[in-house]
Amino acid sequence: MSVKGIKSIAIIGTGAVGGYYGAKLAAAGNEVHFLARSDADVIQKDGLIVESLKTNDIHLDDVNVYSSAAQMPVCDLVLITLKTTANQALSAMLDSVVGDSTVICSLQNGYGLESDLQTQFPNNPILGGLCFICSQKIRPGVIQHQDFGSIRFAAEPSAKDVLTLISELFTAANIPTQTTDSLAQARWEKLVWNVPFNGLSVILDATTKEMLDDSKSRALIKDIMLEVIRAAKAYGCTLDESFADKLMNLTDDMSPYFPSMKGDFDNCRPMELYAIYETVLEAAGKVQVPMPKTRMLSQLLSFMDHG
Ligand SMILES: NC(=O)C1=CN([C@@H]2O[C@H](COP(=O)(O)OP(=O)(O)OC[C@H]3O[C@@H](n4cnc5c(N)ncnc54)[C@H](OP(=O)(O)O)[C@@H]3O)[C@@H](O)[C@H]2O)C=CC1
Ligand SMILES: CC(C)(CO)C(=O)C(=O)O
Repeated sequence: MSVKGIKSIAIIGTGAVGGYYGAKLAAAGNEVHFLARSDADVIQKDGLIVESLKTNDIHLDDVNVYSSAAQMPVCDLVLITLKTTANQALSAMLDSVVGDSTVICSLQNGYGLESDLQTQFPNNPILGGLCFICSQKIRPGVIQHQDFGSIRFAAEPSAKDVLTLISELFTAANIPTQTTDSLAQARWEKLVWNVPFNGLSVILDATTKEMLDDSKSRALIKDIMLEVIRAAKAYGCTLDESFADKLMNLTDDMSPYFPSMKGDFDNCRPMELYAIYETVLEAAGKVQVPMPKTRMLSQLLSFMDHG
């Protein structure tokens, strides 16, 4: 199949990620349709606001916002920006907005997301977008962009020909992008960061900086990163152990940060344990890679989860 052009975009979940990227795409002149939940009425009345601590704010006055996916039109591109904990509702939502040639892209964190989508939509192009952004919804209809914002797009075989198209769309909206042919590699590389930092920030009640500045928790972060790297390598990824040091050094240079899982725990929302831990442990088990520290982290988080 070929994709001629992207004229309409659906944002499935107008939160920290969906609200930010959707607002940028809309501000650049694209037709964007937003699915929201608790703040659909507020966005309808007052618009969608991105308050950025790093760049210009955005205020969209006239927003195509919906409280039900059933009311949304079929779109050329669908961006999935729910927390993965809400993915059980995703299938029905996508049925409303996905047509024969719709490109579907998950911007969520986790493992195995695109293969689930490809099973549901075997003939549609499926992409993953690995977001390097620090943002959160701070009030109904208001997203606070704290830092960064780039996306690394990677494709399932069905979508290799649309990678450039999607990348150009985002670049034109002033969103830095990269593309890569290996979705598996891109997903595993992101997990090398998310698996240690997301969960440990909850267990230790600490920011990235606090965890890295302490020699014991720094060593634990590295051990967990190495477990993820070993699993990734068993799946054919070209990653070596120096990638752990590279990511830790990059994180040393970030402002102190609570990953999104910490925000979920503190606000009594379910944590993304299935997509970030259970699927990874299951995948590692299939290739006989032991991940004892990751497993223990997952078990502790599971005890603490509000879900
Ligand atoms: N925040 C960040 O900086 C980063 C997040 N990510 C990943 O991006 C994904 C999205 O995270 P994030 O944007 O932070 O999450 P948020 O919770 O901020 O956004 C998800 C949005 O989906 C909405 N939603 C949930 N269920 C439904 C439903 N049934 N119908 C309609 N809307 C619904 C929520 O509505 P409501 O507002 O009512 O809860 C919320 O606004 C996650 O996988 C996360 O790990 C990746 C990189 C960075
Ligand atoms: C790596 C980071 C911090 C930003 O992209 C993230 O994925 C998260 O907060 O979950």
